Amino acid sequence: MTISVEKPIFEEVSAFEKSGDNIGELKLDGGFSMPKMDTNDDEAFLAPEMNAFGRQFRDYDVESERQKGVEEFYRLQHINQTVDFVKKMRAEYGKLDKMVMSIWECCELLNEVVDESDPDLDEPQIQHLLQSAEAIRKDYPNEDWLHLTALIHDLGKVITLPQFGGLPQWAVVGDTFPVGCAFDESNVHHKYFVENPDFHNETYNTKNGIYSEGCGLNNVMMSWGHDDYMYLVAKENGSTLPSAGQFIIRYHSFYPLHTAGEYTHLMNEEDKENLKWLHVFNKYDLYSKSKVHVDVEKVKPYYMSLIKKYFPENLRW
Ligand SMILES: O[C@H]1[C@H](O)[C@@H](O)[C@H](O)[C@@H](O)[C@H]1O
Ligand SMILES: [Fe+2]
Ligand SMILES: [Fe+2]
Repeated sequence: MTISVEKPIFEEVSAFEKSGDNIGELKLDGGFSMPKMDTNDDEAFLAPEMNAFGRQFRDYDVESERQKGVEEFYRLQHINQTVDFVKKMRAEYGKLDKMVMSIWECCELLNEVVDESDPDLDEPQIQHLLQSAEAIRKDYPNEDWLHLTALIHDLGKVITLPQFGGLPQWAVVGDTFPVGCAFDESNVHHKYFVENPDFHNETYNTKNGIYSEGCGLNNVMMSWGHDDYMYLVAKENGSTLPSAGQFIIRYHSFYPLHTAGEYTHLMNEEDKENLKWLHVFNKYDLYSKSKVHVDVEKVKPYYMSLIKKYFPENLRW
């Protein structure tokens, strides 16, 4: 059985409008409006009630073998993601000296990655990319940047492969959270933060920590993983994806913010606008995970045309 997930209330005007012939650059349409869904109900994407294992999505408490692995993953992630670690990773991966390749080559490489943090996904990663992109394309056929954003949002997971430094899973996948301020209780398996050295550091363990109210997420260090890495790759290679697309890539794993509504005191006005699109995106990222495969060869030409529009042919990774 399928259920339709509650739709946000949309205004009639599209939030983005093409500016002149400057390909890929989009501007806000006279003040910000809520993202609009372009389809009628009978064509809309239907979110399933259960995941592929017959369980609720993102259920981190159910007793199962798979769940034990996920919990162990979060134990390690919470212990090891510290301010010092994030600084080191940003410096190392900011060099972008690991590989030169195209976006599509990376999509194919990602198939070799198994994500140990995800209780809902059991399919090759390229299927997850295409399933989420095709689902969002159904409801937002005119926002091509959103289709491409979905296609590439998880590409950063390649940093777990040997040719990218072979980072452990806890430094690549899973939900993300700010470091340098108190770890909010909405983080899944929060209890394991007690063993993180920053938890006991008085500079880092207050509500604002090293940040100030409203400083903007761009000034906040997030736990290191595939989100921040892919954002960096897109930005440094001069992608023309609109800022909402880049925001989605960078914060799509930040469930404590976009789903639990915590850490909002760190956001600035721009973050609040971009968050509306992240809310739209999250539905397709999470609920499109299914056993029904997308025909890769059939949709490839469409996505190749989007890659060409918003990215250079070869990128530094
Ligand atoms: O397990 C998942 C997976 O790693 C996703 O790619 C990430 O975006 C989610 O936040 C996480 O919970
Ligand atoms: Fe992700
Ligand atoms: Fe994803």
